[in-house]
Amino acid sequence: MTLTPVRGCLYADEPDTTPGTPIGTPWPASAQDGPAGLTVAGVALADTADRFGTPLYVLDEDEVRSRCRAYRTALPGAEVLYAAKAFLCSALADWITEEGLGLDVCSEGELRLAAAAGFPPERILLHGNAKSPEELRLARRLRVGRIVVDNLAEIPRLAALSSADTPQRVLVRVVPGVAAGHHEAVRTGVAGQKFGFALEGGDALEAVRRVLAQPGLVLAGLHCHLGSQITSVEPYLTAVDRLVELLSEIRDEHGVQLPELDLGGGHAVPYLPGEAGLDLDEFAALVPVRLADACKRRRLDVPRLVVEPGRAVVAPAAVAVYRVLTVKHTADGRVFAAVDGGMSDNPRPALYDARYSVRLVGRASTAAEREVDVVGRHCEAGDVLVRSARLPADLRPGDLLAVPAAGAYQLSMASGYNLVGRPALAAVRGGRARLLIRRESVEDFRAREVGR
Ligand SMILES: Cc1ncc(COP(=O)(O)O)c(C=O)c1O
Ligand SMILES: N[C@@H](CCCC[NH3+])C(=O)O
Repeated sequence: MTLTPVRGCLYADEPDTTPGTPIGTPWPASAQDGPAGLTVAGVALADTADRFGTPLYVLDEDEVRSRCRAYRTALPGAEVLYAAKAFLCSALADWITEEGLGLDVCSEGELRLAAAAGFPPERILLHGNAKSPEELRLARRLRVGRIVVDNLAEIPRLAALSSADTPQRVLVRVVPGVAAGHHEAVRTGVAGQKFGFALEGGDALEAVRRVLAQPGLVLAGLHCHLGSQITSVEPYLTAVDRLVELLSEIRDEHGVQLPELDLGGGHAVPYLPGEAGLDLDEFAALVPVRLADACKRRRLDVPRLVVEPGRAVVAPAAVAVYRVLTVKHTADGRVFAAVDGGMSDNPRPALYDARYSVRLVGRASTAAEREVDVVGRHCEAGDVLVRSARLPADLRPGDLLAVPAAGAYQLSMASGYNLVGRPALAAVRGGRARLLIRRESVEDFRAREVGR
C-alpha cells in the first residue's frame, strides 16, 4: 500500500488488494482482517480515521446496495420502501433510487432532503403521528405517492389540500394488537402508544369510513408497523391475518377491495457475533403465502405487499471508529476506556440498553483480553457505549476502536450534547474512501445563534 501525505495526514491512494480474512457478522461482508489491520471495502479503518479524524462513521456503499437488492430479489412481487429515519443523506438517497426502492419519510426534513436529492416523489411515502400543516402542504406540492393517515383530524386537512382531479393516495395506519420489538419504547403494534388506529373497538374502521367519504382522497390500503428489531416472522403473520380480516370487513361494508397492504419495517439485524437477525428468506417464503391464503379464504383480491425496512438495509453497512482518550484502571479491578464519541453519536445503549461489540483496530496486540467498559466522553455516568467488552489488556490512549452495526439510528439520532459535534461520515467502496458528511463544529452551533 502506498501512503501519501495529504494536508498533514496519511491516506492510502492505491486500493489495498492484499487478501485478508473475512470477520463475519455483525461486520459488513467486506470487512477483513489483513496486513493493513481491519479493512472495510478494501479501506483500512486506521488510515481512514487518520485521514478524516474520529469519531468517524464508515459506510460501505456496496453493503447498502446489496441489501437493497436482496430485498428486491427475495420479495419480487412486493414494494420495498427504505425507512429514511434509520439514516438519510443525499448519497444514500441516490443509492436507494438506483437500486429501485421507494422511500418512507416521516418529517419535512427527510422529505425535503429526499426531494432535493432528486428522489422520485411518486416513490415516497410520508407517515408520522404529528404531521404539521406545512408538511402536508409540502407533500401535496411535491406530489408524494402516498400519505399514511395516523389520526382523524388529518383526514379533512388532507382532503382540503386534494381534489377529485388531483387526488391523494392514502393508507390508514392500523394498530393490529401485535407486540413485537427489542424494547418497550419501539413497540408500536399494540394499543396504549401514540401511533395509528386500533383495530379493536372500531377506530380503524371509522378512519376508513372517513377517508372513503372524501372525494379528494383515494384509500390505497392499510398500513402497520409493529416495532423494531423483530427477530421472528411470526408477528408479521399474525398482523397479516388481522389486517386481512379488516380488509374483508371494509369490502363487506363499502364494497371496495384495497390494493395495498403495508407491513412496515422492524426487521432485526445482528449486533453481536453469533446473533441472528430476521431471516429475510423465511419472511419472503411465509408472508406472501399467508397473505394469499388469508385473502383466498375471504375471497379477496390479494393486495400488493409493501415493506419498509430501515435498520436491515443500513445498520450492518456502517462501522463507527473512535479514538481512545483515556484508560482508567480502578482499585476494584475495573477498566474504563473512554473514547472521543459516546451518547451524542450513539444514544441507543443509553435509551434501550442496546448491546454492541467492539474491536481494536490499527495495531496488533498479543496481550490477553480482559473486560473493559467502553465509555463515551459525555458528562453522564450512563454514557456507556459497550459494557463488558473483551479487549486487549494493553489498550492505551491513542488506540482506535471500531463498533460494527452502526449504520442505523445512530447518526440519525445524534445530538449536540456537550457541543461535541456530530461525527463525520465517509463512504467506502472499491478500496477508496470519500467524505460524505463533514464533522460538526462549534462554528456550526455558533452560526445558529442569532442573539445574545
Ligand atoms: C412506520 C415505520 N416504518 C418503518 C420503520 C423502520 O423500522 P426498522 O428500521 O426497524 O426497519 C419504522 C421505525 O421503526 C417506522 O416507524
Ligand atoms: N430508534 C429505535 C428504532 C425506532 C424506529 C422508529 N420507529 C432503535 O434504535 O432501535
